Amino acid sequence: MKQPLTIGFIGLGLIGGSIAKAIRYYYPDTTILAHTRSHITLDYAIKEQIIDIACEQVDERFSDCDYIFLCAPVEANASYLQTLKTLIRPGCIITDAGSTKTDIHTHVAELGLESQFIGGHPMAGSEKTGINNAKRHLLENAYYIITPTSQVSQESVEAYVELVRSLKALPLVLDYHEHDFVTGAISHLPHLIAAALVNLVHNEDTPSETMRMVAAGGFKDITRIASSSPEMWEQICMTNSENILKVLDDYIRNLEDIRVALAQKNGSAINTLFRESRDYRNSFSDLSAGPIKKNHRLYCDLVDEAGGIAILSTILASRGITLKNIGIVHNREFEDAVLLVEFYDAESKIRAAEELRRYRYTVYEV
Ligand SMILES: NC(=O)c1ccc[n+]([C@@H]2O[C@H](COP(=O)([O-])OP(=O)(O)OC[C@H]3O[C@@H](n4cnc5c(N)ncnc54)[C@H](O)[C@@H]3O)[C@@H](O)[C@H]2O)c1
Ligand SMILES: O=C(O)C(=O)C[C@]1(C(=O)O)C=C[C@@H](O)C=C1
Repeated sequence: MKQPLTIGFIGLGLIGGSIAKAIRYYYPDTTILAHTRSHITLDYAIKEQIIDIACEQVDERFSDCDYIFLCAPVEANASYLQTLKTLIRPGCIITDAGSTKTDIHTHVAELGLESQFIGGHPMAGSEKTGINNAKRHLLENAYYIITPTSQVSQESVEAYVELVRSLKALPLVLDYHEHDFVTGAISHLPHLIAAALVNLVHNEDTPSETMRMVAAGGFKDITRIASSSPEMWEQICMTNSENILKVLDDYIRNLEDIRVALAQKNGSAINTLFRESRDYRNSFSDLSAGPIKKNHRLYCDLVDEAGGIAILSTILASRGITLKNIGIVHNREFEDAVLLVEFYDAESKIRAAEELRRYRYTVYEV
């Protein structure tokens, strides 16, 4: 790979900021320039030395780039292609981080930019937005889907795959149509379901909002993503509606079957539903979950809350195990587990679990 690189960003929020931070870390000599909608982001990125050049406009400074990452919401990304076409030098690869791919590939083809475009989509992220939440290790251990056009050179694809791999992500080359069907099912539909479920509870809640107060692990697990950016998700849904509609129709049919089973008091159908879902869900690998879910937590029981925390932390401190976080859990995932203990690494968690079990604590590892 040519080095040092010059890399441009358009959009520098959670994803763009995380990619820029990773590039800055692994390729410190890279010149990074960026344009975003808000100059507050650019000021912050300069101050934190994430980027070198803040561009109020997308102008000739982008002509120096080896790669340009489009990291704004998907429709905004596509709107920059026309301008970039007039600026980029031969050999520059435009890529994006957008959650949908057919739409941008269509724009790329219409503009005759196919020899200079490789789609990209890191399968990592969160409901949070903005560069303040960007993390260098966000991409680590996460699949990074790559959708080359048919006209981009093999050499460019290999170099890009290598760049992605060097940022510690797991590159996966896919056809962009397949990408949109797959993400429609495992990302876009789940976001719509989460949003609809939260709004349902909002509408059904009692006058004293008891549902909001007691909502526990189950509801919170399935709805975290309902807090995602409305702007981003509007654009995702509008650019992958056909695929989402297909899986949504199947989902509605499944719900109707569940409704029939409940109305007929068909316990065995409900049992089969949960048995099949459990078996398939348990077969999922967490290897590519990315660092966000790689927290090193355990839960344990605690009889006397006030003195209990002190005793437990003393036990761990006396074994040289450092705690990252400790606190009482009010929405319990486990019946008796009232204490959440978090560590900095897997080894500390494993050692702590052993020690606490020696002291007859009931420990739940997650
Ligand atoms: N959030 C996720 O979990 C996630 C994961 C993978 C991919 N993506 C994709 O990454 C892209 C960015 O998402 P994010 O989570 O970083 O969002 P974000 O809201 O954190 O950041 C968006 C950035 O784009 C900028 N922006 C918005 N409109 C713009 C415009 N018209 N011109 C220039 N800049 C503009 C914003 O100022 C901000 O810097 C989206 O295309 C999204 O589909 C998101
Ligand atoms: O973990 C989350 O909060 C996410 O929503 C991340 C997530 C997803 O898994 O759906 C969201 C959008 C993406 O394009 C890729 C990843």
